[in-house]
Amino acid sequence: MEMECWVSMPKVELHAHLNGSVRNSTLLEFAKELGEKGIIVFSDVEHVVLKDDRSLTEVFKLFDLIHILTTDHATVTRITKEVVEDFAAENVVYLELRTTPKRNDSRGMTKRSYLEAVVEGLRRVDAVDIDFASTGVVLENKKKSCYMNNECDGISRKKIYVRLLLSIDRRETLEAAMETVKLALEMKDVGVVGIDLSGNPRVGEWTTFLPALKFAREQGLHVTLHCGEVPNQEEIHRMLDFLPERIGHACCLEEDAWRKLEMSKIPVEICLTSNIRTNTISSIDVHHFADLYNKKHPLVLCTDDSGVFSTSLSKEYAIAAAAFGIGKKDLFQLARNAVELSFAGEKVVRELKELFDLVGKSLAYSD
Ligand SMILES: CNc1ncnc2c1ncn2[C@@H]1O[C@H](COP(=O)(O)O)[C@@H](O)[C@H]1O
Ligand SMILES: [Zn+2]
Repeated sequence: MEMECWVSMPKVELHAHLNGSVRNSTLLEFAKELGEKGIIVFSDVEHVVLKDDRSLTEVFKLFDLIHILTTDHATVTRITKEVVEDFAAENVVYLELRTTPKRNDSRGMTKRSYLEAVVEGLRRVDAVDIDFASTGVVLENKKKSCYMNNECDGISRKKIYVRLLLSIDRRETLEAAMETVKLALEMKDVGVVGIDLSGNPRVGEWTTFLPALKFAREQGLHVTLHCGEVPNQEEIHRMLDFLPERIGHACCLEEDAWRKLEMSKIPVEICLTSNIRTNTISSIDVHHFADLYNKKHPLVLCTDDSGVFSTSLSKEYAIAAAAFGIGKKDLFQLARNAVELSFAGEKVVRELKELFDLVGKSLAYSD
């Protein structure tokens, strides 16, 4: 199967971190600018950004550097626009983009102003039509938008639905986590649909964030958790007992946690390249995707950090096809099933299903 087939297939991305998805070229451009201003040493940064294999620990050091490069309002707006357009270009038709609202006093940035800069980035998307506001107020270009260009009148454009998840970083306090949840509630009308718990899994305690996550759920926000990136069985069990609507990774579960996951049927956001590159999973041959897939456990293929791990959602499908011997039709079905696992509202779910069914009828997806 050549890559073109996976690029042209409609796809759903449910686990993508904004600052992890920035193009390397853009990061290097920012690094050059800050290097010229004497704020950083460009050659050191260039080496770190372009480094390929990095441990999970090194990934978080890289994020500290990325955040130095990107944490001002204009940059956050620019990377949001670029990331959305990159996903749309490879026919991701629905994107749940997650990001950690950041307070940065030296840049006059609050969590709210950070998020407003992200939303401004959504507004500036112009290479495709974008639907990002849950109120259905879309900044749709007048031209008819349709999927994959080649089925309409030729002048039409791709369309991508984008919804936002606000991330709580495990380094944060409960108070900061609560501020993020309250911000999510206030910004539902511009497409915020849920909360993510992420950050260095070796830092912070589950109990710190539980009250904020309970409050988020009570208030109607969807919750997904990074779970099982490191073998902390006690935390894994407590996260599964919380019954999040989805979890990310699920790499280091021992037998009893594994059974609990299967019984609970909590959908898993699988990030193959991320897990292999960080050596969280030693090789694709032993990745738990196969076990979950064969047991028909709900799962969705995701990129995690397409910039940091030099991947794309199309590549993740190509890897799954090659590594697990899954055909086009079955992977198309897997992508379509991901619509049901999304935190999108029913109107968007209905429209996405219609889109998949329209495309599915074409011969491209019969084996
Ligand atoms: C590789 N595995 C991972 N495990 C846990 N958290 C991760 C992650 N990859 C990324 N993040 C989280 O996403 C943030 C960057 O995007 P934003 O600044 O929020 O847009 C990182 O700081 C980290 O908290
Ligand atoms: Zn992640």
